[in-house]
Formats: sequence, C-alpha cells, structure tokens
Amino acid sequence: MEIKARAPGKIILAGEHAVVHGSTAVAASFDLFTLCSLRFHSDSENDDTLNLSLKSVGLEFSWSVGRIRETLSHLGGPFLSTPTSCSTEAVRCIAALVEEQNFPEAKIGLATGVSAFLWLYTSIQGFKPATVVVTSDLPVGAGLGSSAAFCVSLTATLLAYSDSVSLDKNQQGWLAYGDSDLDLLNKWAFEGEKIIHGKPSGLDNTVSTYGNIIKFRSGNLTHIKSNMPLKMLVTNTNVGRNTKALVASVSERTLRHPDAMSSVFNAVDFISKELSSLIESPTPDDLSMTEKEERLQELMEMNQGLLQCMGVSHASIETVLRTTLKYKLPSKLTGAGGGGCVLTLLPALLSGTIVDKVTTELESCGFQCLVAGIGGKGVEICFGESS
Ligand SMILES: Nc1ncnc2c1ncn2[C@@H]1O[C@H](COP(=O)(O)OP(=O)(O)O)[C@@H](O)[C@H]1O
Ligand SMILES: C[C@@](O)(CCOP(=O)(O)O)CC(=O)O
Ligand SMILES: [Mg+2]
Repeated sequence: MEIKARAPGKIILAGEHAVVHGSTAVAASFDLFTLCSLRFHSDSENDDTLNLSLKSVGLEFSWSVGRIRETLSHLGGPFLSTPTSCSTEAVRCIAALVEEQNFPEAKIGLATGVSAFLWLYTSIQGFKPATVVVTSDLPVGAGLGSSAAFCVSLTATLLAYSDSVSLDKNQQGWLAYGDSDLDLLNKWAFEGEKIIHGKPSGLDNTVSTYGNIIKFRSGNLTHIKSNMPLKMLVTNTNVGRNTKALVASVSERTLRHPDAMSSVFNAVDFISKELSSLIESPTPDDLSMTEKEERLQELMEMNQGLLQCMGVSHASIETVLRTTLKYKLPSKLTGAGGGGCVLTLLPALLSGTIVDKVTTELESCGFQCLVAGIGGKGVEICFGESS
C-alpha cells in the first residue's frame, strides 16, 4: 500500500533569526507543497533495498537494508514515540551511508536532507525495505521552508503506518492527523530540521505541521486569526543560500556583540507582538483597513532594517526593496535571507495595474514573482487515490 503526505511551505511575516534567540515570530503557511510518498516492499517483490527518489532536485539513492542495519543498528531504536536527536555518532555513521552513494559534488548542499531522511526513516520505521519519492513545488533553499516541508511530509508518511497514531486508513482523499498525533509528528520533524539547519527555532516545522498563521516563541505556538486580507507578493531573487550557514553567522555576530544584538532581538520581539495584535484586531477598530495596512508595512520595513543589522540581507534583496519602494510598497526578506525570497504586502485596494507593473519590473531584473494563498491547512495524508 502506498501512502502520501503533503506539507506546506511558509512565509515569515516577522521574527526570522531573532526567533532562534528567543524572540517572538509570526509566520503563515504558504500554499506550495512538498509531497512525499512511501511504499513498503512486499515479501514477494524480493527487493531488500531502501530507495529514495528526490524528484525535484534530480537525485536517486538506493541502499541495501542489510548495509543500513549493519551501520546503524548499534545506535538503538526504532524510537518511534520518543522523538530522539541524531547523536554525533549517528551523524558520523549516516554520513558514511550518504558518502557511499557518490553524491554529486555540485549538489552536496542537499546531503543534509538525505541524512535527515535516513535518521527519520530508521528511527521511526527501523530497517524495512521501501521506496520513498519526494516531489515539491517549493523552491529549495529560498526561504520558504522547503527543509521543514520535507521533514514534515516525510515524517507524516512514516508515522502513518505506526501504532503510535490513530488514523482511519479507509478514509478516501486527504485527511488531517489529530492534535496529539500532530505534536508527535512536529517533534520528529524538528529532529530532521536540526540535521539540516544545525540550530532551528522549530518555527518552520511547526507552521508546516499545523498550518494557519501562528505566533511562535521558544517552542510555543499561538494560533492567530487574521482580521485583514493578507495578500503577499513573494519575490524569489534566485540567489541560492543555506539557512544553516546564515543562522550560524548571526550566532557568531551575537557572540561578538552580545549587548547590541540582544537589543536587536528585543526590538524584533516587540515588532512581532505588535504585528500579531494588529492583524488580529477587529476592523474597523480605531484604525481603518488602510491605516492597518500602512502600520503592517511599517512594521515589516522596521524588521527588514533589523535583519540588515543581523547581517543577513543581500544585494539582490536590496534591489527588490528599492524596486517595490518605487511603487510605495515596502518589503522585507523572509526566511534566512542572504538571497532567497522577499515579501511585499499588497494592500487590498492596490490597483491591478500597479501589481502588474511592479511584477514586470521585478521579473525584468531576473527575479521570479510568486503569489499563493497563505494561512491554509497544515500537513495532510492520503491512503487512497489523492485528488
Ligand atoms: N524536495 C527536497 N528534496 C530534497 N531535499 C530537500 C527538499 N526540500 C528541502 N530539502 C533539504 O533542505 C535544504 C534546504 O533547506 P534550507 O537551507 O533550510 O532552505 P529552505 O528551507 O528555505 O528551503 C536542502 O539543502 C535539502 O537538504
Ligand atoms: C532563519 C530562521 O528563522 C528561518 C529559516 O527559514 P528558511 O529555512 O530560510 O526557510 C531559522 C529558524 O527559525 O530556525
Ligand atoms: Mg529551511
């Protein structure tokens, strides 16, 4: 039997990086998905391999289950209902399994994703032969949380076959996990993110798991109900970068300037809190919709200034900021920065002509503009035919 899971990407409205250092962040799911399918091999197939096909990045891997068992069985597990961190020893053993696959040098940045796969698969399912196929609409390494969507969709398929979760396997179409099962899934996905990111806050996997719009601080989430239409233009600079390196660079700057950086993180905390109250406040309240949008734009612009202080902006991001500002539309980077994606709020009454003009100008610079719904459902699973 085949099982599929799909998990959304995310945009961060405020608080990236600072959230790693304990500040509040506000994020929403973004309706581009990573899809993972899992099929265990039956005895009659006589196929004793674990195959991983990463379609969107054009990579295929195959290990004999015996080889995986020989390399990893001394680590204990499966751990299933006890999400467990990948120890230094496990990282070393898994790296050996990845290296044996002659990973193409040009794509070596993707090796952490394969390591996360091996850790999650063997920790949850042990040493069973299977084929796992991953496809994605999300650009990889662009700030839209592809790493989290990868870990969440993979974990969702792995847990679906376990007794630790309760799912009606006869139900047709896409279905959601129950709340306590989502908590387990989210914890496992976080363990995968740790392998990819080094020191993640847990924000991205949490948004991909639960969906909607959330306020997040130190591992705790609060669901937010927006009272304003949040139409966002997402511009991909197409400048590749790596979240792990950017998160590490902010930590290094924090070590060099602890007091200054603590004030920066504190300011971001206030921005995120104000932003979440603003979008939740009823309209019309004291403020009209236009005034609310202007405040939101201002908060995003202030957050961008603080991200520049953290050293995670980039020339390509600055070009997007200058271009959208010509149309009186402030923007901020979203995700880890250093390239990747930029977020621009499109006010509800903004004319379609302006949106077309700004999009055309951004695309003429070689950037790619994406518009997708935000705040939709989190991870879902499908046992039968998916629609
Ligand atoms: N569809 C995918 N297939 C393979 N690996 C993926 C996929 N999506 C994400 N990854 C993993 O996540 C990494 C990118 O994560 P990251 O640098 O955090 O950027 P982001 O999460 O913003 O896309 C990749 O290098 C790879 O290891
Ligand atoms: C920079 C950070 O706040 C978000 C990273 O998002 P992404 O991997 O760039 O999509 C890191 C984190 O919260 O773990
Ligand atoms: Mg990521």
